[in-house]
Amino acid sequence: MNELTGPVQIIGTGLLGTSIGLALRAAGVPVWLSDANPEHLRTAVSLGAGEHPPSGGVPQLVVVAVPPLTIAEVVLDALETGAVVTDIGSVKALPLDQVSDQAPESALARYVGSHPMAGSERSGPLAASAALFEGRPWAVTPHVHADPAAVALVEALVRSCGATPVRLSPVEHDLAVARTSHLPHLLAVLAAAQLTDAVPEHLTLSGQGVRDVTRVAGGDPHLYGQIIRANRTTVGDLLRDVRRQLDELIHAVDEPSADTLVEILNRGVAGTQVIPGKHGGPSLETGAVYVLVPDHPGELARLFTDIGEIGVNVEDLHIDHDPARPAGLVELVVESGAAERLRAALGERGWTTHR
Ligand SMILES: NC(=O)c1ccc[n+]([C@@H]2O[C@H](COP(=O)([O-])OP(=O)(O)OC[C@H]3O[C@@H](n4cnc5c(N)ncnc54)[C@H](O)[C@@H]3O)[C@@H](O)[C@H]2O)c1
Ligand SMILES: O=C(O)C(=O)C[C@]1(C(=O)O)C=C[C@@H](O)C=C1
Repeated sequence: MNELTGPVQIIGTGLLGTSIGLALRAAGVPVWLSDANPEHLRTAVSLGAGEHPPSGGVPQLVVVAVPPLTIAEVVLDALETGAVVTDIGSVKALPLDQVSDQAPESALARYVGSHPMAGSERSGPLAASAALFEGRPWAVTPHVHADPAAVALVEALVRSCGATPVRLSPVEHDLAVARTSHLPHLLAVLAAAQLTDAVPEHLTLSGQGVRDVTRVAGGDPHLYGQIIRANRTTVGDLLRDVRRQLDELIHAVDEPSADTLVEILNRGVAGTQVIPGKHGGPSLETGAVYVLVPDHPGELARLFTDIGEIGVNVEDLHIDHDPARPAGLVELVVESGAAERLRAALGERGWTTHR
């Protein structure tokens, strides 16, 4: 039972459900798909994420990938098939409480919640990717009555999608994501919302910084409204703490001396340094190399061929458009020790670069 052989039935073929289907199909696991929205289902099937379920077929595992406040009712239905059931919603204690209230203990044992820490500000099947979970942590949150074989099967799902299972209780999970996901989302929303007061000419000065800080604020407000409401006590406590820190920050900005402000800025630096690196390892010290790329077909391909020949691994990438020239500014994030070598080698190959 611990080996994932399928079929896996995915209910909800939006961004997450379709991405899981694509990842499982790439791993050779049979996948059945369903969705309340026939257009999403048709798109997911045409992308190759799985097939329509045969009538009367019983899956080995059901993955519920619907919005948070709909999860419990879909899980309760799915448990009636006799299969192991997981959901991948962003909050874990609320759906478990709702399912526990209604499911008999024998069925509840087959339900093990989980949550991939990977996603995007986009929604729907067209935004899906088979590589979404590659190297990412994926929380697995068994309750005390969970069957160990069901937990092992959900962990096998996580590995089949290329992610790393991280086991913790539903309550602990919700405390963790309030700080690592829900609060950052709300702070990004505040930073993004104040841009709507800017005059358009001022927005031409939007660089990579504002894009980095606001990206997640583009997420579907209905989805994030449900996520935050489902974890509202913990998120509310964190927001009240931020309000206290905001008052402290306002005083520091008003003060003639920069000492308190620098002390607060240093707390930010410390926060960035405790985020683990790729695959849960220590965070990698990175540096950026900026390359001016002409706005012509094939230029990005030529740049990446050169980087491949120079032999430097690109950890991250951002593209900014130069408002004054037909060119893009590509920021290559690489291991800090390799940044100067990469900049010099690209310069030798004729690229305009800076650090
Ligand atoms: N977006 C992210 O970055 C992210 C990351 C991790 C987990 N999640 C969680 O994954 C779940 C899905 O999020 P998403 O981003 O894929 O959303 P999405 O809007 O892209 O997809 C949700 C899908 O569920 C379908 N649906 C809604 N109610 C249904 C029902 N009763 N039966 C069948 N289908 C139904 C919708 O038609 C839609 O296709 C949410 O619970 C979310 O908290 C999201
Ligand atoms: O947009 C992204 O990059 C995300 O990974 C989104 C993110 C996150 O905060 O990490 C957002 C909510 C989900 O529950 C999980 C992932």
